[in-house]
Amino acid sequence: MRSSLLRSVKTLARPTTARAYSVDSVPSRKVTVLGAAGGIGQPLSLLMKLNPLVSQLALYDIGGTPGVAADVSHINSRSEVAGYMGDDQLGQALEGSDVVIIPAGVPRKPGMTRDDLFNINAGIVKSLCTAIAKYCPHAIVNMISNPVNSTVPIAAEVFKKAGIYDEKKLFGVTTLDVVRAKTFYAGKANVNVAEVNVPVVGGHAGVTILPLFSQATPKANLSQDDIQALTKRTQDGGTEVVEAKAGKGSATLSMAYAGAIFADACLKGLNGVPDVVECSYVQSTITELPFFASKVRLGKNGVEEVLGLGPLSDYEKEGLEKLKPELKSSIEKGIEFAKKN
Ligand SMILES: NC(=O)c1ccc[n+]([C@@H]2O[C@H](COP(=O)([O-])OP(=O)(O)OC[C@H]3O[C@@H](n4cnc5c(N)ncnc54)[C@H](O)[C@@H]3O)[C@@H](O)[C@H]2O)c1
Ligand SMILES: O=C(O)C[C@H](O)C(=O)O
Repeated sequence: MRSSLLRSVKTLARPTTARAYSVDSVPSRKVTVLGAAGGIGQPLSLLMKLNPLVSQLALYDIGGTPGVAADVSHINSRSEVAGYMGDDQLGQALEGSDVVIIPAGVPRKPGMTRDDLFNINAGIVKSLCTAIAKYCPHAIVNMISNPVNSTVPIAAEVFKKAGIYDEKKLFGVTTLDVVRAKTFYAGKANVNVAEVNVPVVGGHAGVTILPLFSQATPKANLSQDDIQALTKRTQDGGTEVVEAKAGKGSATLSMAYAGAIFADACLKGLNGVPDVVECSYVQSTITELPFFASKVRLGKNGVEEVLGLGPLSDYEKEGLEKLKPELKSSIEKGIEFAKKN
């Protein structure tokens, strides 16, 4: 998808009035971004505007969306853009949506864990998911808001309460972990980053992020020390950005890129493109945990197949056992919150 996104960007940036794709052959798809005026929301809205699979782009936030929508709407690409602001307009933003992307909520500051965001973001996610259940119950939901390990179980509980839960349609976006693992591996292995594939499984926080470098391609003869350093850097990738931003938030640009890749994969799946596979945090039975990130095949109904972990190295097997208690308690925390509130 990386190359097709770049192709789309290049095509759309070309100063020509000729259509670079046939609108007639591409189904109409509405995408809604909740939190569209934020650090992730703005560049993600830009990237979704560049995606030729989108016909309607709805940008919602509690403030600032008229400006973002006006700005993005001037780009000469397929989708029609509309901005929505405040509770009163949330329903309109969601109605008829095929894919809802949620980067709403507060980001980390140095010294914080993603779980420290729980108290604020859990409530935001819960209220947004309540609205999704009401206005677009069949939409695919891409959850970006942290802590993803808990916000996805919260969303599932909200949807269950509303009687509309479809486990095939709820995704925690862990694509940034894959993006990082690919970049760091390519640097260390000295291979072309565009050709690299690395599955990342588990969850999206610290040790729950488990990159499977033993399955990385192209193969490289890295030492165990190198693998351990790459694993740690991938697990700490978010913190690396939080610290570098020194109080001004967390990853936004790389996250927007990752979010755009994942949403594009969901749209391709909906449109019947075969063999669309991305890692994502979904309801799962591949371990004893009810939610787990692994490779997922995407299709017309969302998740078509949750793929297994494949062969793991001893180091990865150890990492898998280590991550389970933390992931389990983050899942339970989310479920408990949604049940109580
Ligand atoms: N999944 C990932 O890999 C990943 C990566 C980076 C950041 N994140 C998370 O994404 C979230 C957003 O990060 P950011 O840097 O864009 O933050 P930000 O503060 O820049 O933007 C968040 C936006 O959400 C909006 N918002 C708050 N409450 C809302 C509500 N009820 N409805 C709609 N919008 C609402 C805010 O107005 C703001 O515009 C954070 O929780 C962050 O931790 C996740
Ligand atoms: O690290 C964060 O808090 C944001 C995000 O989850 C990331 O991985 O960059």
